[in-house]
Amino acid sequence: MAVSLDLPADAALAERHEKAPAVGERLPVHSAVCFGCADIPHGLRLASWVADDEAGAAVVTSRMELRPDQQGAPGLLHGGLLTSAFDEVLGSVVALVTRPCVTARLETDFRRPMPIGRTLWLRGRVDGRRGRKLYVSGTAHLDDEHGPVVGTAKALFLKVEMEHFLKNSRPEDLEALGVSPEQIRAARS
Ligand SMILES: CCCCCCCCCCCC(=O)SCCNC(=O)CCNC(=O)[C@H](O)C(C)(C)COP(=O)(O)OP(=O)(O)OC[C@H]1O[C@@H](n2cnc3c(N)ncnc32)[C@H](O)[C@@H]1OP(=O)(O)O
Repeated sequence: MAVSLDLPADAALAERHEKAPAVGERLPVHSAVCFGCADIPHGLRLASWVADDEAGAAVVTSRMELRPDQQGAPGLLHGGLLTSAFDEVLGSVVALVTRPCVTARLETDFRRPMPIGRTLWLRGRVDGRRGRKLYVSGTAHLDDEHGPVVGTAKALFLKVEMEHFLKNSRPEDLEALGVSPEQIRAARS
């Protein structure tokens, strides 16, 4: 049975961590090979900045150029890529609060077609936190940060320990990040 993504009444405000980038700063790519944010030919190549929020919650704004190699219906963005873009934006905003986290559930509503050649502006906000659970929401706008809403999303992210990656990721990719074979073996023993 699907679990609700609605913010629980007793969720706490999720502010940026004291060491997280400040409002206005551009976020670094979180991995040189990330499909969402890295500058790689087949990636989404999202550029993201920390944004302000009246209530003090963590917020990120991201830009994505819609390319001809991203079509689903002729001349329109493939729907799955909007979901991927939300995963990236919402994953980036939870990382301002705590990390590492992984997506447990992500729901996308497709409101308007997204023509190739245009720009998407996405916004992600951590609406609240309850223990390991971070409740997040996002909107996607066409051409401008305040342009027409073409999609919305809600998600639940869960805080995990580094062992999550040490146990599950491909060893050669961990080693490329500087993790030793001994650390990987120890996590898996
Ligand atoms: C070294 C280099 C590092 C490098 C680090 C780089 C970081 C990059 C981050 C990239 C992030 C991604 O790409 S994420 C990629 C896509 N996501 C994933 O691959 C995640 C795959 N799923 C999982 O591994 C697992 O299901 C987890 C971790 C999400 C949850 O497993 P778990 O930790 O055992 O937790 P579990 O006990 O099941 O659930 C805890 C609570 O959450 C609720 N819960 C769990 N799943 C869901 C769900 N889908 N929808 C609603 N609620 C859920 C449960 O009901 C429970 O509530 P209650 O009973 O407590 O109330």
